[in-house]
Amino acid sequence: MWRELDVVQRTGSTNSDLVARAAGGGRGLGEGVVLVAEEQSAARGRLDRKWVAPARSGLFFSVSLRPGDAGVPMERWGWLPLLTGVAVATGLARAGGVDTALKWPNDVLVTVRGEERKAGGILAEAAGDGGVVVGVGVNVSLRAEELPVPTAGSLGLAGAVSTDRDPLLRAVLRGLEDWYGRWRAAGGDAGACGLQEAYAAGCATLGRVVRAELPGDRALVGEAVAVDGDGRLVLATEAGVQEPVGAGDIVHLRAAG
Ligand SMILES: Nc1ncnc2c1ncn2[C@@H]1O[C@H](COP(=O)(O)OP(=O)(O)OP(=O)(O)O)[C@@H](O)[C@H]1O
Ligand SMILES: O=C(O)CCCC[C@@H]1SC[C@@H]2NC(=O)N[C@@H]21
Repeated sequence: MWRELDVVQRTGSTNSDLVARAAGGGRGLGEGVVLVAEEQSAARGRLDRKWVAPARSGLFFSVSLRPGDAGVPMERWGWLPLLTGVAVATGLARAGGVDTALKWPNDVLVTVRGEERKAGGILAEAAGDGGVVVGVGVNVSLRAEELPVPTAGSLGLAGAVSTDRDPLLRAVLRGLEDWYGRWRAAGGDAGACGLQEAYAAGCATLGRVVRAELPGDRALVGEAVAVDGDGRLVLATEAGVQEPVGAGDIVHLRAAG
C-alpha cells in the first residue's frame, strides 16, 4: 500500500507538503505516499490551530489516500480520521505498550497521573485532486516541561514501555494499511468491515454527556450514543431527539452535564 516513504529532517508541515504536491498537477500524488518529518515548524491542527512539533519528540507524518478511486462515496469519508485513530491506537499499543483512547473526531488521549491528556491529533484534508491527505502527530517523548499546553501529554509521560519512534511509526502505518484496506474494500461501510465496532470500543467520547459548539454560537448538549455510518457523532439530547454532528460542523466538543 505504501509505495513511497520519504523522511525529511525538517519542514513546515507534512500535510501542506503533500497537499501542495497533489495540486502540482502532472500525474498527481496518487495513493500511498508517506511523508515523515523529524521536526515541523508550521504544523497545523484542526480549525487552523498550531501543532507544536519539536525535533525528534514525536511521530509527525502524512499519507495520501484516494478512497474515491475505489468507489467509496464522499459522505463516508468522515470515517478517515476515525479509522486513522483506530490505527494509531492499535500501533501504539503494539509497539509502545501504551493504552490510548480516542476523543471523537480526531484526538488521541493518554492518561497521565490519572488525568486524560491529548497526546496526538489527526488532520484529514481534501487535497484538491480528488484525494485526501491524512496527517498524524503524536507526542512520543515530550517531557512535562516541554508540553505546549497544560492539556497535552505524551506516550513517555503515560508510562509507555517503549518510546522508540521507528517501531512506533511502522506499527501505526501497518495498522493504517490494514484498517484503510478493509474499509475501502467494504465500499466505506464501517459497520460491515468491523470498523464501527472497533472505533466504538476505543472511543472515550461515547457514553459521555458532551457539549458540541457549532458555528454561529449554537450548541448542542447530549449524551454521545453512537457514531453513524458517515462517521458523525450521534447525540441524544434532552429534548429526546438524536442529532448527528459531523466533524466539519463542530468548533469544540467539551465535557458537559
Ligand atoms: N503537541 C501538541 N500536543 C497536544 N496539543 C497540542 C500540541 N500542539 C498544539 N496543541 C494544541 O493544544 C490544544 C489542546 O486543546 P484540547 O485538549 O482542548 O484539544 P482540542 O483538539 O482543541 O479539542 P476541542 O476540539 O474539543 O477543542 C489544541 O488546540 C491542540 O491543537
Ligand atoms: O489535533 C489536531 O487538530 C490535529 C493535529 C495534526 C498534526 C499532524 S503532525 C503531521 C501533520 N502535519 C500537519 O501540519 N499536521 C499533521
